[in-house]
Amino acid sequence: MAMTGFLPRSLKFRLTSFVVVLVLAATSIVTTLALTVAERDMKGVIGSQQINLLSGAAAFIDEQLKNRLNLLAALAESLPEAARRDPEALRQALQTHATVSAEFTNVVAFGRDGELVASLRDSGLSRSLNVSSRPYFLQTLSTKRAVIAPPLRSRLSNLPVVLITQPLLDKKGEVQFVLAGSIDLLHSDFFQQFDLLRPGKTGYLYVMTSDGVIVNHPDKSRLLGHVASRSGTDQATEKALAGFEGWTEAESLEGDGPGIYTFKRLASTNWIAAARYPTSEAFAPMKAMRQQAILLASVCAALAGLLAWLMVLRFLRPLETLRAHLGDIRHGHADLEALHVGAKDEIGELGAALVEDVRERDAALRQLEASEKRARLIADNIPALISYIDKDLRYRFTNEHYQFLLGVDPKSLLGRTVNDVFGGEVDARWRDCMEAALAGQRVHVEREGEELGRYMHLMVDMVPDFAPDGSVPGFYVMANDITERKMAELTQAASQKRLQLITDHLPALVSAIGPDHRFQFGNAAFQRWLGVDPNTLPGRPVVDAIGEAHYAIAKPCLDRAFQGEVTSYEAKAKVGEESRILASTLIPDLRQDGSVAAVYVLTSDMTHVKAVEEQLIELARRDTLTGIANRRMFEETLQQALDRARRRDSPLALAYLDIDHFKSINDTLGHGAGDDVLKEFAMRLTASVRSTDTVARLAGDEFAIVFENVLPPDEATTLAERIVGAIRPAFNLQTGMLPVTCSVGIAVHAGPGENPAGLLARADAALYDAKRNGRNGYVVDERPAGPRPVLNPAANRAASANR
Ligand SMILES: Nc1nc2c(ncn2[C@@H]2O[C@H](COP(=O)(O)OP(=O)(O)OP(=O)(O)O)[C@@H](O)[C@H]2O)c(=O)[nH]1
Repeated sequence: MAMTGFLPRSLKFRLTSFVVVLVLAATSIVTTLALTVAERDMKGVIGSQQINLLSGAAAFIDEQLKNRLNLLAALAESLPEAARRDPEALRQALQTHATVSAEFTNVVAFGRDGELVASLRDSGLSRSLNVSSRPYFLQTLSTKRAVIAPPLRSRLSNLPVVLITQPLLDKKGEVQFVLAGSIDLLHSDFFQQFDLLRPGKTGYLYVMTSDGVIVNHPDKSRLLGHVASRSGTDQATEKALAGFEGWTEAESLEGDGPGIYTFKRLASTNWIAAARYPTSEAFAPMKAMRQQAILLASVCAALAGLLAWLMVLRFLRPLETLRAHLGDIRHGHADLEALHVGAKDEIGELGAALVEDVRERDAALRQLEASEKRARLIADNIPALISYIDKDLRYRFTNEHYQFLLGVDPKSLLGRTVNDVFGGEVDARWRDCMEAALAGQRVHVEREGEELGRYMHLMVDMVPDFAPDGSVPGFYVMANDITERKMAELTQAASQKRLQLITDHLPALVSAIGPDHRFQFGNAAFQRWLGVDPNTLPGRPVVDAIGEAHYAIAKPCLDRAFQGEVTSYEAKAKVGEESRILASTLIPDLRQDGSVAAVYVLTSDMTHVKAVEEQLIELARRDTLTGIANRRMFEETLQQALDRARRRDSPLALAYLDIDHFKSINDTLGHGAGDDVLKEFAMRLTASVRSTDTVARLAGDEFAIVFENVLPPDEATTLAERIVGAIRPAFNLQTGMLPVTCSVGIAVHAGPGENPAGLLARADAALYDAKRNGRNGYVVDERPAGPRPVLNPAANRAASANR
């Protein structure tokens, strides 16, 4: 824009016009107010003047009428006695009082019957006249007093007149004649003085009776007519006829314009003396004053305008300079410092403030640009659709993801409505959300559908944009494509369902436990085994479901499993009413970083397995033929008995037995008979010892017996003899009675240094000696306690044999 060096003309013109209008308005208002007040006051003054003037005029008429009354009364008084009786005498007497003719147009006399009997002007009484029906006549007769009659048209002169009567009384005081003096309203000068008192040049006075009959008026044609006979009763007259006295302003109904009307009642007749003063004449000076005031105001306004123009030019010059500098700065011809115009007034401060503001605005703009750039960068790199939609549902901002996800140029959406871009179906699907956001609600919703020909599952957030006044000009939209996640969730749900189906039919408790030791999952076996609904398990503390006691056992394993170790434990637990043995295996679910997401627990009921296992173990320790302990159990028992003997320092003895010539039994009677012998032999052994002693079949026809708490020195021998004695009775076989004998070698435990093998060897050696001694006997190796002596079976055998 080209700089002119001046402020725009319109500004100066407006300023100047403003001052002119202001001065004009102020002058006009003040003048109008002053004139209005003056007019009001002046009307008051004029009204008061009019009242005074009219009061004087009314008093003058009253005085005139009073004079006429007095004059007629004086005339009547002066008449001779004869004139009061005789009409002729009366006529003559009247002629002698011609002086009254100066005041009355005519003076006549009527008899009691109303007949005209005398007339001052017409002595010949050229016509007959009877006024017996006239009100003034009747009133004079009845009151015997003088009467001023309302105006009427004289029957004698045919002129409008006002009559004043005076009764002529005889000696008795009765009315004999009535004198009547008439005043010609057309020609006499009765109202002459009164008329001269008219206000202004165009104003006039008039008189009417209290009924509105005009007695005097500048327009003589209106005499005796009613005041309203021409154009109705104006407001002022109406008021006057109603009794109003004073002044008022009213519009004439006869087209004379507005006027000030003044009314005053005559004291003598109650007639109304009135004055009309045309407003135009009354206020002519005021009108002139108003014109002068307007002229003066206009001159003042013109002078003020001129002065204002000059002042504006002078005061606005620095502002023009500032404006010129602003233009230079905008076109790059000057820098911001040019705005420091130097003046130490408001404009100087304005320049400095402008510099400051422009700097702050530039800084704010730079910040805004940077902020917008950052926001744009962030929005464009967020993997979600981000947009701003205004209240007309038009896109105002869109990020780059629109291109990536939907293949549309985000800029092409700007200014278009949702309906334009996506079509009516999509618009209808999201309409409720958009309306809710525009109503100020935050919206979070997941919906599936087709967007631009692509099926998607979208998670959408709509956030209303609140203006400072609380209105919502638009809303922000963030839409995430969660189709893959939804698919994964569906897959996972299917997988979980399969897993549930499988695990529900396993004869085991299967569960997943979180790091907080709360269940994440449990199969249907929880219901069957523990009476716990698996649906209630997720989130439930493990301790609640399995009880304090079981949890105390499980917890250490659980802790180790959460360290990443596969652990297991067994524990007894109540399943229903039964006590069961449960074996649990805890398998950590390791994440890639090695942490444990959860621990899977598989718990099996091992009660039956355990029973079978114990049964197998028991079977493995029993001799299948005889039912007594086998070699394995014998070895265990011997070791345990030796440990006890050492601990308690109690004596122990081991017997080693062999059936004599058993081979020949088999050979002669058969292997079955041999078995029967073995069973009977075992039974007799078991019966001959204490229940705490252990009888075992070591192999073939070899047996052993562990004796605990054997009292030295003779009890071993006693035992040996009891055994041999128990076998000695013949065996009752199916084949018949069979004598069976056995040989027994007994070794007494030598002390702490002796092990099972050593003890067994010594017993075996004693058995060998018993066999060698001819069988069916025993040998006891009874070695004394203390340091182990050199084994000398021969000596022992000899000793035993000697016993
Ligand atoms: N019926 C039967 N015979 C067995 C069983 N086990 C081993 N035998 C036999 O028992 C016999 C054992 O004989 P030996 O102890 O060697 O000899 P013996 O005939 O008893 O002679 P001495 O012991 O010297 O008196 C053998 O013939 C084995 O075959 C078994 O379970 N049942």
